[in-house]
Amino acid sequence: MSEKLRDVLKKSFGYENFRCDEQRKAAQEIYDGKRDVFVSMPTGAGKSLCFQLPCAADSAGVTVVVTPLLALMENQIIHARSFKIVTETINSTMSAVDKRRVRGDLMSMSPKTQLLYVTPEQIATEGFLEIARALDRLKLLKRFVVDEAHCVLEWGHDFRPDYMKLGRARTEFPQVPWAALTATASKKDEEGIIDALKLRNVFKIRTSSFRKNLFYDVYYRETLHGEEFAHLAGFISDALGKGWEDEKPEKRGCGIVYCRTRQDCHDVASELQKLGVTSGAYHAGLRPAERTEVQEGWMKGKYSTIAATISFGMGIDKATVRFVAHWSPSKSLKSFYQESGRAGRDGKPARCRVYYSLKDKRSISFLIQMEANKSKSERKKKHSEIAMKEFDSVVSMFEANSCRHKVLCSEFGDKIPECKTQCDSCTNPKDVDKRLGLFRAQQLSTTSYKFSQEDYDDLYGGGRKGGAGGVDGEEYGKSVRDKMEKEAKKELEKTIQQQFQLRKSGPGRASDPKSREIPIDCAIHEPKCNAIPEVSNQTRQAYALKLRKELWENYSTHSGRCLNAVSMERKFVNEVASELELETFKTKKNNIMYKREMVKLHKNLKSATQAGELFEELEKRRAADVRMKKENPSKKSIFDHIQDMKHSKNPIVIDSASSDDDDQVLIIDNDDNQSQGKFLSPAPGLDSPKDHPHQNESPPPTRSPPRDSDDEKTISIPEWKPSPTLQESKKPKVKYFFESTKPENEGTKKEVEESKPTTRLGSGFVTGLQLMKQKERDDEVSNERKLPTKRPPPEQATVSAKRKHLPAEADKKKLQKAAEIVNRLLYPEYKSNRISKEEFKSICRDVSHRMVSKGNFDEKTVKAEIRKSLLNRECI
Ligand SMILES: Nc1ncnc2c1ncn2[C@@H]1O[C@H](COP(=O)(O)OP(=O)(O)OP(=O)(O)O)[C@@H](O)[C@H]1O
Repeated sequence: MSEKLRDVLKKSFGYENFRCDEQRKAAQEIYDGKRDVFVSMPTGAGKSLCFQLPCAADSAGVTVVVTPLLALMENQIIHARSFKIVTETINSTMSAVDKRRVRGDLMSMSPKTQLLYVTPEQIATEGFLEIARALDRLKLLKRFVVDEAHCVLEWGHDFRPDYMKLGRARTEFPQVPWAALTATASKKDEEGIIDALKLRNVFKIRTSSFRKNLFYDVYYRETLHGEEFAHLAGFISDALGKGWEDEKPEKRGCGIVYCRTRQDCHDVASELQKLGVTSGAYHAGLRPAERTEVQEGWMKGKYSTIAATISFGMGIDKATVRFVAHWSPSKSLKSFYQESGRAGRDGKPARCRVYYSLKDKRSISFLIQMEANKSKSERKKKHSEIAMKEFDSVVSMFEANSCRHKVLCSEFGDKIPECKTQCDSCTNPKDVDKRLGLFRAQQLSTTSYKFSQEDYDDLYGGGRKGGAGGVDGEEYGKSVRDKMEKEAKKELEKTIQQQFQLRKSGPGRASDPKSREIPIDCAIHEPKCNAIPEVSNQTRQAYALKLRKELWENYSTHSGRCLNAVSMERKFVNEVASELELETFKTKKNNIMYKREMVKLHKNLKSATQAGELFEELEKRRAADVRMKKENPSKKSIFDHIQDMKHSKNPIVIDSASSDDDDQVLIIDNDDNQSQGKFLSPAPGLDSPKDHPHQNESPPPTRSPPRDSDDEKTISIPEWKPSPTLQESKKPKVKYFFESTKPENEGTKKEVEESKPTTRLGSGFVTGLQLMKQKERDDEVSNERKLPTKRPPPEQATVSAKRKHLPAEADKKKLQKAAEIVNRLLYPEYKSNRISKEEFKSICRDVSHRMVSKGNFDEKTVKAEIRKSLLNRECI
């Protein structure tokens, strides 16, 4: 052992000894420079010293270090400078002045620079090669070092081809020795790296990757009953230990929680904060100043915990990291080893915990699978296959009860270590079994997971293909990163769309002629339009109806109308809903975009309603109405008609066509002037087919007088301000399936009868409707839309007529009994989505009435009646 090295170790680095004999040997070989060196040592083993020490010991010359990430480079430079090694870098983020300064020094006859950090992309530039040639001519190009050498294989093939070109520098400067160092290379990888870098006469040093000071365990997030953050906080408190706060901030223990998505970083940090754990979120989406604040805050002990994407990783060398938690599984075992390897770098005990999540597992698998599906070239296919296999290994490790260290060491082809006390599986296998059992049960009960946009945006921390090192926004060559991000984003989005289209449309669906059938009670415009073949009319109808309901809620909330004050305004709102749906259907390119847009509409609408604001589309149309009125004052606008009606003697404006809202459905006989004002009350919470619809009974609706007390003479556009009785009016009036004809309701009944003319399409109404429709409407569509609602089948009319004469109490009880039976027998149809909620209610109502009028409650007959109704959809 050269005395010189030992001397420098003490004087420059302040270390009494080498960490291990392998470290000493590696440093010596690199210093001697007689052959190339390959070093594989665990994370935190002190690999940097293996080349920093020779560099510090050199009497002259420059050591060029290739490193993958600028952040890593920064940390290394600070670290090396702390040992008084003259360290510089040339990279794309430097100012021209700095670059000139460094270049000037390197091109001089006796450069001061000892250690020069560059990216593989920099090495490939002519500018750098010129410097290297100049140094070489003076015999001052001492050695090339490739740090984190596993990146050569991981990234060289795809996004950073310059890694693969490093071998050229070897060819150009054949006499300059090379060294490659890594913590995560299996024996097979070792060969690959040596090959790619064209290393010769290689001296190999390999020590086991077993980190005996790290304790690994795995918990399953979905089995923590919503207490996962409290669980994490508990783990952090345990890992930091008692008396943690008594230490000086910079010497205190700390930890990292690795998250897959940027949103997760914020969620975890804020939840921990709430639980009293000082924490900050870190990811590439933050502004540089914010990132620095969080990183420094963590380094200096302000935050005990940093919730970060994997962009916070490789360069982090903080001795007092007492824990690393994974909030999501890593994409490979190597990545997991690297990331968890940030813990316990001072050699003291540290904890590594995985909070495994089914949701993340599924989304990662799905995205890898998609990448695989879209791969066209053989090479890409192979890579995708490898990615899939690597993730499968992660899944196997976390979904099994076997020694965690054993799995990791096997991954690198190392000797199986004697773990005994360093993982959950070795210390408490029964507990692991228990947790796994719960997890498996959970897995069986959770069959699907909806992917959010964030899943696509943030695969592996937003970096895409970032791999172990995490490239979440790191600068390792701007052009490369830009290219990588653009390409990945474009391709991934395309594939996602294709995949979803394939899944949604299924075989034959797009061309299914039924999908263009005109829905009963058609709420859509241009039902024959085939703008997006895979979106059926049923789907369109469902969206349009939902939109109607929400628009009406918005309108009535804003204008202070009660929810069942319908007709003109209701028609107007429905019209807007249909227009919006059609616009979306015609302008969006495909199923996904259509649905996304509809969801967006619903969201915006909801927020507007919550804020008490009129939805912008309604506002637009109102403005158009104002404009039209200004241009042509003699014409009555829809709002004029509304005003007229409010001041008319017959203000009650109940209309069967408007009975699409979910809170109440008016049962109305469609034969002339037979309005009975009966309501079918849907089951509370009947929003999804999962809820069982059932009817309630209570007194019939009492109708409020018109709310607005506008000046009689006013015929201008009504005020669109929320009424003071907003809260009240927001509450849906309770309506009942079976109207009671108790004496106290006589008044109401009378009112209803008085209002009969307005339930038909009276002259005012027709004008208003024409007015609304003048902007659009082709005749064909208009006719199509009217078709199903026009006239009820004769049988229904008869039933209704009979129904009218039933004594109230008997009617009520019999109908109740009938409805129970029909409900029960019809419900499976609804649950399995074969009929809509409207259809369910309608069939239920009519069959019940038919049974009562026939006096037959026999289930067979009911079934037959239901079948008949289903076949004919006669009662809608
Ligand atoms: N001989 C030594 N004596 C004491 N401390 C040492 C010695 N060698 C290295 N260290 C310290 O060990 C820590 C880890 O070293 P280093 O960052 O080089 O690890 P590494 O092997 O590169 O890890 P990783 O692969 O995870 O980046 C550093 O803080 C370093 O100062």
